[in-house]
Amino acid sequence: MSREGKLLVLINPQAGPGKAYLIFRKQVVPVLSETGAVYDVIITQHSNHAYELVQNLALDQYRAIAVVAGDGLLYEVFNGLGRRDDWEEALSIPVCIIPGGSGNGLARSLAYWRNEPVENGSNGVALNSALNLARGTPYPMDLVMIHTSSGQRIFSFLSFGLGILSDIDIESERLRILGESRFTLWAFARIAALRKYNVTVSFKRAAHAVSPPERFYPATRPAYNRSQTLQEETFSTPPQFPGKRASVPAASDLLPPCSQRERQQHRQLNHSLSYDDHQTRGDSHNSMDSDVSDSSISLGPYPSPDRVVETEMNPQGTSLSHKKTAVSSHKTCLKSNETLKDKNVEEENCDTGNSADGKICGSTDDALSKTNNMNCNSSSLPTTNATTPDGLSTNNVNNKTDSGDASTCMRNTSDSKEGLSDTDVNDARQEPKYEDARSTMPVSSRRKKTSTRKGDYSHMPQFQDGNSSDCEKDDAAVDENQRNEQQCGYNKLSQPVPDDWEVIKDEFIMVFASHQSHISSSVFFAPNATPDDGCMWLMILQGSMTRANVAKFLMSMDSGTHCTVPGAMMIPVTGVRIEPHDPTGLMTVDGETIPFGAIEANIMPSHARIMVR
Ligand SMILES: Nc1ncnc2c1ncn2[C@@H]1O[C@H](COP(=O)(O)OP(=O)(O)OP(=O)(O)O)[C@@H](O)[C@H]1O
Repeated sequence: MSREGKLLVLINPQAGPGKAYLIFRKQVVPVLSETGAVYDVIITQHSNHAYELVQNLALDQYRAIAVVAGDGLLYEVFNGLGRRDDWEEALSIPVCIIPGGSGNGLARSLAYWRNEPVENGSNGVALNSALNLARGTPYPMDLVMIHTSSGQRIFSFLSFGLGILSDIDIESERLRILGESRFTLWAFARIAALRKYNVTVSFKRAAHAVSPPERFYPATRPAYNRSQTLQEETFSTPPQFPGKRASVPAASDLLPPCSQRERQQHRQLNHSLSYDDHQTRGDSHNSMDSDVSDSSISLGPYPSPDRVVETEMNPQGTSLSHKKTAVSSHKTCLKSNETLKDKNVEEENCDTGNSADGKICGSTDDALSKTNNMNCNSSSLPTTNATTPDGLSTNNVNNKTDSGDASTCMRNTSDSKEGLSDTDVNDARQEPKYEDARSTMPVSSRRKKTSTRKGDYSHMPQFQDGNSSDCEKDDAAVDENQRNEQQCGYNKLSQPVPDDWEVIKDEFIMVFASHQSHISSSVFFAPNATPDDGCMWLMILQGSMTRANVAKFLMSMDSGTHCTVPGAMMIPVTGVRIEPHDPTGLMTVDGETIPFGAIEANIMPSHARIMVR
């Protein structure tokens, strides 16, 4: 794959502890600069910003989309892409996750799979992810298409289901202030008031399914020889693990291809890295750790001017013309020292995100006259510039007095030799495209409670059920979608499950599946999962499980040994239908609440592409 194309970087300034923007500046920018990558940056301004943006984005101008956030923003990206007419192709644009949220399940899964260091926590993973973005190659990753009884079609890259894990995740939101310990606290509460769900769960076992569950976790993880060149690390031969993993056939041997995309081409990755990622990784960890926690930071160099492509983006995300760069962040703001001539930057964390009080997070200066405050769709806003200590680049700081549904586009451009890069503000007010759907769809309980921070996904792709088909629409694009689904063997909720599916109707404490090894940094849910293994790892906790075993199960999830707890059953599947019979409850996809009801999930083997080294 060409490394010459532009990257699109999406940053959620509100993700996790609110350090996504700092992570970008401290860990990603230096790596991108060193590799001469050209990139555009968009800082999301509100829930569903990314979801809306990627639906109209001119994808061919980008070689990859990077997300500096938690898993929630990537969920928006995939589902926005899945909403497009060219959804099948769009979903295969290479994506890169740089962990900046509280969950970071995908980033952790990839780090585990590639045996990358995680000792430094999310900072270490972030640095590796930055290297993936700058120097990586797209690798096939499974997606899961979920149809809901309310007519939604959702794309999942991580996990879904109902039961104790979803309950703890969502219900403990109210204790968010406690950080990660909210999960432990709520877990105890949930164990005390153990909830059982009446569910019919139907599934199609993956051809490489092996039971019992003891087989599903590796006793030890073999050393992954990092001294190998990446050329030698042929991705067509996934890392071998003891136990079942070694005998797992390639997904392509098991499952029908979903598209014309050439999986083989993806697998034969052509790595020719001269970049010393070992050195970079080793050198950078400590400094990054401390850096990110600093409120005052120095800015890394930007790409040299001859590698910079300056463009503007309209609200739909299509390229307009040559202009300048803007930075806007709810939480992290730049403050330039007096004038741009000083070439010094002080970066500070602003307490308030959206400057509702009109506080300008970056100071203005002469250079304002040089900036072009482009109005993507609406208001002009105060704009400031900042420059790096070495004067290599400047960025506008766009203070938003109304961040409601405005979008700010930051272009990374630089004019380093001048000590001043042209920057621009693209400020858009985007009307929610799916307002109608949003207003007619049920709003999840979680989103109601956290509406200022979280997105309501209940409005996401709607394919209102006619009779037998979920996806009836008049236009040709939808016909095409339906045809693709049929080709892939996707099942519809309105139809009975195929004869070769197994059906269990019972009481369960949990029915939950993951298609990645980790569903968060510390939950090692499916130890044998790899990004393209062509299956979902369905975990069922039987209703007969004792409280002690449930506690044991939850407590051993960080090590992956939970799979052997009595009452727990893990089954690799290619399709699963979950039909709850209780009137209420919580159901999640990739950590986001969806309307409670029946869902059917089918694997889309290797449909997405993820940047890895
Ligand atoms: N500027 C913003 N302000 C508020 N919410 C936003 C903004 N940008 C994105 N979001 C929403 O924040 C949600 C959470 O984002 P993300 O997953 O990146 O962070 P997180 O802290 O890891 O989330 P989680 O609480 O799910 O772990 C996303 O679903 C997205 O809709």
